[in-house]
Amino acid sequence: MATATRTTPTAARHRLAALLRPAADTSPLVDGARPMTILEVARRFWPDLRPLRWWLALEVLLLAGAPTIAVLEVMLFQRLVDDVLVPATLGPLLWIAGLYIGLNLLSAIVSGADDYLSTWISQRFLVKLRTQVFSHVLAHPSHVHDRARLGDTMSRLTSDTSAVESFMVGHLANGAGALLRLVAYGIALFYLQWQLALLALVVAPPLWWVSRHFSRLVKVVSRERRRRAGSLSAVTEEQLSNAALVQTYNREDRAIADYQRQNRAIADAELVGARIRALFLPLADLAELAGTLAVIAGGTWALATDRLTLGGLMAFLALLVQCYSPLRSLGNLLPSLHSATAGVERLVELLDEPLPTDAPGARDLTDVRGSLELAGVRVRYPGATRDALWSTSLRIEQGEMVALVGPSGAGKSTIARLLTKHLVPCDGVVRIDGHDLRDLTARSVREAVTLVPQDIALLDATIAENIEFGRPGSSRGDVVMAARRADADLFVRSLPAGYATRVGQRGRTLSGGQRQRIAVARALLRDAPVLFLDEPTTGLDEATSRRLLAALGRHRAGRTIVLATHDPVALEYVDRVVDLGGAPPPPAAPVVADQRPIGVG
Ligand SMILES: Nc1ncnc2c1ncn2[C@@H]1O[C@H](COP(=O)(O)OP(=O)(O)OP(=O)(O)O)[C@@H](O)[C@H]1O
Repeated sequence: MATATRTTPTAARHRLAALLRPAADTSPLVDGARPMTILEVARRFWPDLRPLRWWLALEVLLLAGAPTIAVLEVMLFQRLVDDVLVPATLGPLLWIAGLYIGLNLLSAIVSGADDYLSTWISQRFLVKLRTQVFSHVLAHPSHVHDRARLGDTMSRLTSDTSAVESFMVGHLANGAGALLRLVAYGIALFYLQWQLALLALVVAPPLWWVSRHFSRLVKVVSRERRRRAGSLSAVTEEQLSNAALVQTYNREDRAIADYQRQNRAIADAELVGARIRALFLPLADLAELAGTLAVIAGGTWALATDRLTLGGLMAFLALLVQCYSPLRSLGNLLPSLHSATAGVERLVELLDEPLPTDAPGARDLTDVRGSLELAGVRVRYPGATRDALWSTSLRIEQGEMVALVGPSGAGKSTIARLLTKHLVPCDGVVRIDGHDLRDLTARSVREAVTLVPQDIALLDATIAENIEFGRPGSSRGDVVMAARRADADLFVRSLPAGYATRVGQRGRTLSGGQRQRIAVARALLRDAPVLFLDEPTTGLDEATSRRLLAALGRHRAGRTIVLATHDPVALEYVDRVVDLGGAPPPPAAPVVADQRPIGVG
C-alpha cells in the first residue's frame, strides 16, 4: 500500500523559510562585513551630516509644506461637493477655482524646491563621503592593497557609499516626510470625523507586523546581494586585467564560467528578494483594503445619522487614500534602512581598516646623510604563518652603492618597504642616520628614500608627465636630463610623439625595459639622498643594464644607493654586496598575541 506523504506545518514553514533566504554561496570570494544596527549606522555617520543640519531642517519644512497644501486641496474639494455640486449652483465656483490654482502653483514651487534641496544635500554628502573613503583607501599600507580585491574595493567606493547616502539622507528624509504627511492627514481626518478616523486606524497594527517581518528578511537578502556584487566586481576586474593570461592559457571558458557563477549568485539573491516582495506586498494591500472597507461601512452609518455630509465623506475617503502612501512609506522605511545598512556595513569595514599613523611626537627627518641600518629586525605580514624577515641586521654607510642579494623570497622587497616606512618591524629597529624610523614622520622618510619597486607602476599619462611625477614643477630640461641619466632619452626620442607619447594604463604600450628606464628617470629626478631600486635591470639586455648601472654610478655622488638584485652584472658596479642568505626561517612560531598590526607608527 502506498504511503501518502503528508506535509506537516513545520516542514511547510521550513520550506517557506528556505525560499525566502538566498542559498549559501559555496565559494565566497568576498567575506560578509560585521553586521550593524540602524542606530549604530546613524551614530557613525551623523558627524558627516551635521554640517548640513540647517539645510536638513529647511528640507523638513518643505516636506511639511506639501501635505499641508494637499490637506487644503481636499478641504476645498469638500466645499466643491457641498457648496457647488450638491446644491447645483455655480456661485462659489469662482473663488474655489481661484484657490485651487493658487494652491497648485504653491505646490509646484514647494515640490520643486524640495527636489532641488534634497538632491543638493545628497550630492554634497556623497562627494564628502566618497572623498573621505577614497583618501582612506589610498592611505592603506601597500601590503593591505596587496590583499584587497580591487574590484570589490571599487564596488564599496561607488555603490556602497550611495547606500550610506540613501540611509542618512534619502530614507530618513523620506521617513520624516511620510511622518509629516501622516500627521497632517491624520489631524484632518480626526477633524472631519473622529469616530471614522479611529476606525481607519485598525490597519496600523497589521501593517506594522508585516513591515517588521518583511524588514528582517530583506536585511538578510540585501547583505547577500551587496556581498555578491562585490564578488562580481572582483572577478570582473581580476579576469579582465589578466585577459592576456587567460587567452594565452586558453582559459576563456573557465573565466566565463566564473563570471557567470557570480552573476547567477546575484540573480539568486534578487529572486529571493522578489519572492519576499511577492509574499508580503499583497498582505499590505489586504490590510489597506480592509481599512478602506471598514471606513466605507462606518461612513455609510455617519451619512445615515447626519454625522457627515456627502462632501465630508468623499473628502474623508480622499484623505484616507492619501494616508496609505505615507503609511506604506513608513512601513517600507525599516526594510529600506536594513537594505542600505548592508551596504553601509561593507563601507565601514573598509573605513575601519587601521590606518598607519605617525607615532605621537614623531618628527621630520631633516639634513639627511643617508646611512641605513636594520638591527635584529623581524617582520611577519598580517595573516602570514611565518616570518618574512627574522633577526636581520645590516648596515649601509652614507654614500655607499650596495647590492642586496639573496634567493627569491629572502626579504629584499620587504626591506624596501621597511625603509620607506610602509611596514614597521614586529621586533628590532630600522634606522636612518641613527634615527629610529618609528620616531620619524612617514612623509619625511619617503622624501628621503625613493623606491623604484619591482612591479613598475606608470600612470596613464605622457612620458614627460610620468617622469615629472618624481618632482612636480620640474622644467622640461630637468625631465630630459633625468631621462638621459636613466638611459631613456634615446628611445623616447625615437618615438613619433617623443616625450608627449601616452604610455597607456600601467604603461602597457611600452616594453618592460622601457618602463623600467622611465621609472628610474622619475626616481632620479626626485633626487632623494637614498635610492632603493628593486631589481632595476629586469627586462634589460646586458648592454642597456650596463649603461643604466654606469649612469647610477655617476649619479651616486653624496647618495646612498641600494640595488636589490639577482643580476650578476649589477655586482660589478657596487662597492659591496650584502647577502641576506637563504637560511630557511625558523619553524613557524605561533602568532604572537601582542603582535602590532603592521603599518606605519
Ligand atoms: N603582502 C604580503 N603578505 C604576506 N606575505 C608576504 C607579502 N609580501 C611578501 N610576503 C612574503 O614575505 C617573504 C619575503 O618576500 P619579499 O618579496 O620581500 O622577497 P624578495 O627577496 O624580494 O623576493 P624576490 O627576489 O623574489 O623579489 C616571502 O616569503 C613572501 O611570500
